[in-house]
Amino acid sequence: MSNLCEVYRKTPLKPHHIIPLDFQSVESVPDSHVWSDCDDYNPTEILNSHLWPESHKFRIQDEHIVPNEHPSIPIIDLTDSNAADYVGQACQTWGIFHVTNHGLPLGLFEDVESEARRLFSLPSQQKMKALRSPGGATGYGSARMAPFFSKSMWHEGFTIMGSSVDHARVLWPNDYKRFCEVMDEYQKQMKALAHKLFLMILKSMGLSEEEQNWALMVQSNESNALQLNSYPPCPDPTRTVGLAPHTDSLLLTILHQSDSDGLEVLQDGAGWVRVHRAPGSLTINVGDLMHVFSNGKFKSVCHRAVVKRTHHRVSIAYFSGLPADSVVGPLSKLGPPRYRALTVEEYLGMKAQHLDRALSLIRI
Ligand SMILES: O=C(O)CCC(=O)C(=O)O
Ligand SMILES: [Fe+2]
Repeated sequence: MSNLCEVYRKTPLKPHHIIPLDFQSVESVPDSHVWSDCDDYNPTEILNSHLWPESHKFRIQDEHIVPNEHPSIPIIDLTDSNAADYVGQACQTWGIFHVTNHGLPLGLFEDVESEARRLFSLPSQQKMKALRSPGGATGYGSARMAPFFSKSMWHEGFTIMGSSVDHARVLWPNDYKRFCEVMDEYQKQMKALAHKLFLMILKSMGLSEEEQNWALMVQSNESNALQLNSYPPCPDPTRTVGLAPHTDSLLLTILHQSDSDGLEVLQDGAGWVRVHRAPGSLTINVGDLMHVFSNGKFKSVCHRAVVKRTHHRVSIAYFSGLPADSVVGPLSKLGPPRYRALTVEEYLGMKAQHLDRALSLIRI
């Protein structure tokens, strides 16, 4: 069974697109990280894409401007008897929602966040020992979309697919077990939650039991990735970005935001809307493959992350996908197909080459 790691071997990155800044050593934002409005942010495909209406081209927001509070992202109680319908509606209208009563113990989030902070607070030269290789998928490094931009992001990440033991052993030769145990347990719990959410989505689509079983069988082979994101305190948050606008590639993303907001989503008519954390909740967003599977009904939401002056923000994103060789196409009961069917591997390859233009390239 081919997995997601193999996809990235075909699109190796240059070292300067992998190595993050040594954030602990800088006192001001270096020119390499200054995003002066649209001009430096000039991947024309992205700016001209259907996902970015002219009026919402990237603008670096002053951290003191209160973002648009209305309308607000739906909060769904997963124990509500109508939860599946609400999830379906939220996927269509927003492409993002919070879930409460998800059944996961709070201690799990404390543990995963504390291990993520332990990792990112290591000296830069130590973290570099676990650097992602040019054709690799896992380890320490900048966001994979870095090559599409002339400027770098105020961000460092650590990607895990399956076991984290090889990298953890390098980082903490005598003390790596705890990190691995926490990451394993977190992935296990997220997998179960992704399955539950997928089931709700299938129900909301009105699929027959047979169709649901088929889809669940495919999804039970889920291929996933866990992404630890770190946004160190920034001397001038108004001049740089944490993560540039993007959509997530796989089916669903389950995001745990630490104790500070920073995620923003682009909504038609409302512009960039700050995604405030709801206590104890997780944030779920639709990815490109779910958009394709739903025949364009569910929104693969465009989002970005901003940074803070004094706060070191950490977020944990679990990307739920399918094995690289599985074929994804629009469900036939959702009308004439708007996208052509393709393997996950082919789609990720297109995304690695074209970023947000990938979806429009498979549109029928
Ligand atoms: O840190 C966040 O709030 C967003 C993270 C994200 O978009 C990602 O990892 O793809
Ligand atoms: Fe994302």
